Amino acid sequence: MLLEVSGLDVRYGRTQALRQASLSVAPGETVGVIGETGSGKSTLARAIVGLVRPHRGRIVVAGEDLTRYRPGQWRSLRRRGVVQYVFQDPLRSLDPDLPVEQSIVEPLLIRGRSPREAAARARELAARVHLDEELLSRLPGELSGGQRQRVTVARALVTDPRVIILDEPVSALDAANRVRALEFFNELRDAGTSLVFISHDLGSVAGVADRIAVLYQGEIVETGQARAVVNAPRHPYTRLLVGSAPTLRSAAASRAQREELRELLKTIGGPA
Ligand SMILES: Nc1ncnc2c1ncn2[C@@H]1O[C@H](COP(=O)(O)OP(=O)(O)OP(=O)(O)O)[C@@H](O)[C@H]1O
Repeated sequence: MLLEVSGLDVRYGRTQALRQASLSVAPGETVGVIGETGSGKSTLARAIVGLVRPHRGRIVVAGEDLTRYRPGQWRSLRRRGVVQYVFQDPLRSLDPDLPVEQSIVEPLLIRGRSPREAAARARELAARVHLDEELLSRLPGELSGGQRQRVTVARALVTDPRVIILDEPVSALDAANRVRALEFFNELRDAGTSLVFISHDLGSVAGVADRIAVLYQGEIVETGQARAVVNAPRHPYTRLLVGSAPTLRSAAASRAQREELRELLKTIGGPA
């Protein structure tokens, strides 16, 4: 496995954000993580890149146990860009005063590559994420949401990462941009990049992911091949998700069936 998360517990004070969360990603695989707001999706992503410290559990990337890392080692890992995290909000993750080309190539310049080499790489990456080359000289605030998101993906790709974690990569996009972004993620996957695709929207994830993990109140309640999760969901929460996404199946659950599943979820209670 390229990425192996096992038995992860994360607490923020008295809030248990993750409980015994386990997730694995094979080389070239795309794993979708779905869950509602507050279920712990971003916490899982942040733990994998060392931005929050788990209380328990292990994170292993390409055979290296990151949970044993000291802060300096985390910094070095981030600089090498083995795992890249594309944040939910592109505007907040890009320097507003820097032309986007600079943001994309910053890691290369830090590694001592020449500006000319970096500029060539920026153009190559722009083409790869379908971003018009002319836009590279603009500031983030001068781009559309969809364009900004392509910039953040280009920046993630610059270090040739083994795994890219995409946190809600399509939720801020309009329908046309969403379709284009999903096609692009499929291209990335087909080119062999491993992806963790985090979303609250099962419909978006189902078209890209090989496997899907369902996060509910900090616990991964179901994992399986995407098709199996969509066609034969086991956990009541997954059944509710599938039943609430009529485009996924010919017959969506009726309102009465969804109500029944909500009641069932109440009776089994959350893990917390
Ligand atoms: N820095 C923090 N301090 C305290 N509690 C936090 C912190 N970050 C997250 N939490 C809490 O941890 C839980 C999980 O949050 P997280 O952001 O991981 O959820 P999420 O599934 O990504 O939600 P969303 O889809 O809304 O981004 C929530 O109850 C949240 O309020």
